[in-house]
Amino acid sequence: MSFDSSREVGGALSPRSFAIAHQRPKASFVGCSRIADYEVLGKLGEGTFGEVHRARSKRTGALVALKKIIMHNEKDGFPITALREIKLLKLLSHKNVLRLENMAVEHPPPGKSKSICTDKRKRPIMYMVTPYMDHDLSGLLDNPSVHFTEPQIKCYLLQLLEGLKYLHENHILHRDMKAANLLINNKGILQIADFGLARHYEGETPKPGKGGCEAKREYTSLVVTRWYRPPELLMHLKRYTTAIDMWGVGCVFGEMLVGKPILAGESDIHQLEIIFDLCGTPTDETMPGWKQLPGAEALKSRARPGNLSQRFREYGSGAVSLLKELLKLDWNSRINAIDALQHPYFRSAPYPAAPGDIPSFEESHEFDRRKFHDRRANLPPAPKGGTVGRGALDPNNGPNSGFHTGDSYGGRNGVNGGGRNQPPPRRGPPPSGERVPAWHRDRNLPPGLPPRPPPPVVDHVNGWDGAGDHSDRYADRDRPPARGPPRGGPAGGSVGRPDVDTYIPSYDRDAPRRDEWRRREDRDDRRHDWSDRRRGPGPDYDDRARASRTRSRSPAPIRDRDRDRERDMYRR
Ligand SMILES: Nc1ncnc2c1ncn2[C@@H]1O[C@H](COP(=O)(O)OP(=O)(O)OP(=O)(O)O)[C@@H](O)[C@H]1O
Repeated sequence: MSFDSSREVGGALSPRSFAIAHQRPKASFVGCSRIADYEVLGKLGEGTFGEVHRARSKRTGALVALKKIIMHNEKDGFPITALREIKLLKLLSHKNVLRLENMAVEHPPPGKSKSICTDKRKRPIMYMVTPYMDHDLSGLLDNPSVHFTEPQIKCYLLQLLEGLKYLHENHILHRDMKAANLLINNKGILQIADFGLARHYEGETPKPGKGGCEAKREYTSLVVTRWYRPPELLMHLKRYTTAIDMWGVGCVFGEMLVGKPILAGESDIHQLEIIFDLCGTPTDETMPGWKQLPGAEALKSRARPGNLSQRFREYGSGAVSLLKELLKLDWNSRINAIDALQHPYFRSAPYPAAPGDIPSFEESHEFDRRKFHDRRANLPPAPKGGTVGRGALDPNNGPNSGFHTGDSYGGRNGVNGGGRNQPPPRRGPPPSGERVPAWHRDRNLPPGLPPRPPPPVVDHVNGWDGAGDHSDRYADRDRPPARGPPRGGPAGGSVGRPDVDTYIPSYDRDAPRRDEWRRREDRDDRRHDWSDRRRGPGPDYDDRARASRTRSRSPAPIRDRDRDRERDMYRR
């Protein structure tokens, strides 16, 4: 598949011509099958967006991954983030991009009266079916029996850059580049996964020697998981470019070299601080335009030169030089994927390994972190009364958890296995080696690392982003007053509050009318339900919960809302 530039208008394809230009061969996507066509083998991962299970196709015998699409609020229907991911993945075809092969559907159990049936769900559950990959990079790096060699790192990095070059050439921003979203199989192939935050973007594609392309319009800056988020996004640049993904590549490259995340910030402001420790504080030369960014006003960093060369000295001058290019503060001159592929680092000894030369490893996913850390450190059990590890008795933890284990047309257990007849969840730590839910993994990060940051908050219905990092330990302490920053300042933003995270909405007395609300969205896509602001005296920081509550109360007729969502799909 190649990009057809003739359809480009002013450097951008319309979403429709983009879709036409990216038709995948029909045979490469089955369409829809039943969940009963798969034998579910176990849980692989768990994200904001869905659970991922390993399964075997009963028809072909192939191992696959099933990503369950979580309906955060059933009434709102199919999440738009999932629709985006499916739409994009269906169009993409590259050896270093995960391929969506099929969709599988699990129907609610039929013919049971509500009083008996524990599964009250009326809608089917949808699963995205992709080829099974033995590892994700985060899990692999956590596996103590795996030690990356330099040729291996170069091999993975080259594949990552090839995949990203393809995406960027095709006007796609990934917007969640991180080790856990890079899947690797035992043939040494790396594929970029998780397109839940990806989007088609308007603007030129990167050109050799030209760094990032020029931005054409604004997008939400609330993307990219904090540890991999570039400084311009932390300072709320909205006219961003493909360079945001390249920063993530730099973080992943560094992580492969040292074996753990290199920029593990505990809050957004701390994230910026550690970036400046590494890359130096911004100046007009190193980060032109930084002073104009909304998030810059609050910065009062002590000037420092950066210690990247020092910190990565042991990996050689080639690695340092490429890292410096990827982790450039200046997003305009940050190296692009085309140029990074040509970097001398890949043409100097030790040369990159061929994928086939990389040995195979025990399967390792981010979800297995507990397993590896138990092995490494034989940790003491988690405190009693905690919710750590629901263990083997938990119907959600078995290999078929979340599925009707029989045919989906006659399921026994009810959705998510959480039926009344199931034994109650077991408290306390799981036996060693057992998988634990994602939200408990962070306890077991290598010493010195703060808890993993949550992925960016996304409104799964509208694809809007919520109000930032609620997990943050700074957030509670620093809640803004009910009436926010003075008028005239940029909408939202953490301006004027150096210790506040990500985004603090401005709580203006006069909420905009609905039509104005739409216009504001066009200007500023940190979207919030303004109608909700009208009510409360102060902000409710649990935006995800609030979003679903307010949406279900939305006065707009469902049909209107659906149309809006559809229209919005490619706009952010
Ligand atoms: N095809 C696959 N093969 C093997 N493992 C997979 C596959 N797809 C996903 N996984 C595992 O599931 C995890 C979560 O997948 P994914 O990132 O797509 O879900 P998500 O809900 O969007 O997560 P996040 O909250 O990080 O955005 C991955 O880190 C990986 O370990």
